Amino acid sequence: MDCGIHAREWISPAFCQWFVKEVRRIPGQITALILFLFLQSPAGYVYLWMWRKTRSRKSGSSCIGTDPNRNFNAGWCTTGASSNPCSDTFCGYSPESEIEVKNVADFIRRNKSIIKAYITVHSYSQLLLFPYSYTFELAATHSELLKVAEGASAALRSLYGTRYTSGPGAATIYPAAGGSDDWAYDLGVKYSYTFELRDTGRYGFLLPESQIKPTCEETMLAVKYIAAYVQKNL
Ligand SMILES: NCCCCC[C@@H](C[SeH])C(=O)O
Ligand SMILES: [Zn+2]
Ligand SMILES: [Zn+2]
Ligand SMILES: [Zn+2]
Repeated sequence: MDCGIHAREWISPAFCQWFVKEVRRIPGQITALILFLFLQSPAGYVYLWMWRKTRSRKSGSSCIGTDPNRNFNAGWCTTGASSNPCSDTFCGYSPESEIEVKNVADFIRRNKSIIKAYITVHSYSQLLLFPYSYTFELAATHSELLKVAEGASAALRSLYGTRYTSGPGAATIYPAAGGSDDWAYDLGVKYSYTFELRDTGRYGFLLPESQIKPTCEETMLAVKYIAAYVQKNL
């Protein structure tokens, strides 16, 4: 699971920290091996405000950064991404050009025989997305991915009534190539999900502090649901 791949999505790293606390607090309840990676923003705090991309620079352009969620080698730069270095969805000069992306991809490639699920945590919109975003084609295991997503969303909703929409990325949010979820799925990680956490736009990325704990608690139920399903279907 990764959090904080997009610096401005503050609730995301907050959730990963909550997840670690919860998993350590109740050892054994989640026995599935869930690997979590924190992609702390390389930009440091000052750019967290509204910055989405990495902070890499390349001669020839005064613009900075690549969108890490368009830089994975999955339909790279074919749709929903820009080849303009100044765009917020710049796909990079080549797949895995960003060291943050290459490190995550290398880690998953090296460990793919023991990685049974991949979750990448973002905000906002309250969506539980799965492959594909780089095409409108349905994934080979579309119905299973949808079934698990709907079960996880129902588990999430059971706590505070927060409503999530589940579906394949392309049709549910927008077409977007180069995403980590599509890439992990095509590598063979059967259960691959993108969470877009709270809210639906009222506060957006600047989710009030009062909503951090409730968001983490409800999201924990969804992640536990996915982990339990994966465990039963290893
Ligand atoms: N792999 C793309 C999943 C759908 C889009 C996810 C959002 C998170 Se901010 C995006 O990267 O635009
Ligand atoms: Zn994001
Ligand atoms: Zn987002
Ligand atoms: Zn708890």
